[in-house]
Amino acid sequence: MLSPHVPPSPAAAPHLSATGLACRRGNRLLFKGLAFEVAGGEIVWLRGRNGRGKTSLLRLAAGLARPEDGEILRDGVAASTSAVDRRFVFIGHANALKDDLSATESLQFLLRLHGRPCSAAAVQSALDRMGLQGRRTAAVRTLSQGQRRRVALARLAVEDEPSLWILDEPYDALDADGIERLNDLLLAHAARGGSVLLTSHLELDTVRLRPREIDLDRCA
Ligand SMILES: Nc1ncnc2c1ncn2[C@@H]1O[C@H](COP(=O)(O)OP(=O)(O)OP(=O)(O)O)[C@@H](O)[C@H]1O
Repeated sequence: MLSPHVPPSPAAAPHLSATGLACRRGNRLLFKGLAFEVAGGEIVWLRGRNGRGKTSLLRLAAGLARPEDGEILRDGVAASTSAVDRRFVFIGHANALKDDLSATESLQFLLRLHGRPCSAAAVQSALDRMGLQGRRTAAVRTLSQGQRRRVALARLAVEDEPSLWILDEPYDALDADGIERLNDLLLAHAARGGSVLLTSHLELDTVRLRPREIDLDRCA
């Protein structure tokens, strides 16, 4: 087990920064005037009630949608102009796995799709780190929800850059062992200077992760 996470020095350049950010979905203005930063080494927990706009904010950060107003920058560049970028990883609600492929093939496919082809050994080791060593060759359609989530999250285990991870409800369907394994990945990432912006309806292990919280219910 890794030691509790120590937040970075404030001098580190932010991986993500938002100013005057506003978001509209349909005819609803979800938030406006939002400003925040996520710096290297930080784990940031985005909170708020159902429908408050957490996923919408992560989509802005991932460059999958444009803000109604204001700006959101990844490494100083507008997020919406750099949706495909090796300096960040986005894992959404959906696992995006192929039912007909095995766990190994599905993870290989995901990695290639995101421009991160990996050796068979690296893919195996990533699945092992998520506790899937016994299920490597199983078809995705035969896996439980928690096992599918583990395959999708194994994508993080091949990363070794201090990049930005944007994770929407990554703990969904995980049991205590899966949560612990994911926390190990998050802590290792923060320790190498990477940053994490995540949502979770489950309470986080705040003692280990020492997350900084952004609560949309307290924002404009
Ligand atoms: N495609 C869409 N078109 C119109 N409105 C949408 C669309 N997607 C989401 N919304 C609305 O935007 C609001 C924010 O949704 P969002 O998914 O960002 O919330 P959330 O905070 O992630 O919620 P939850 O905690 O339930 O996951 C909701 O009121 C939702 O109904």
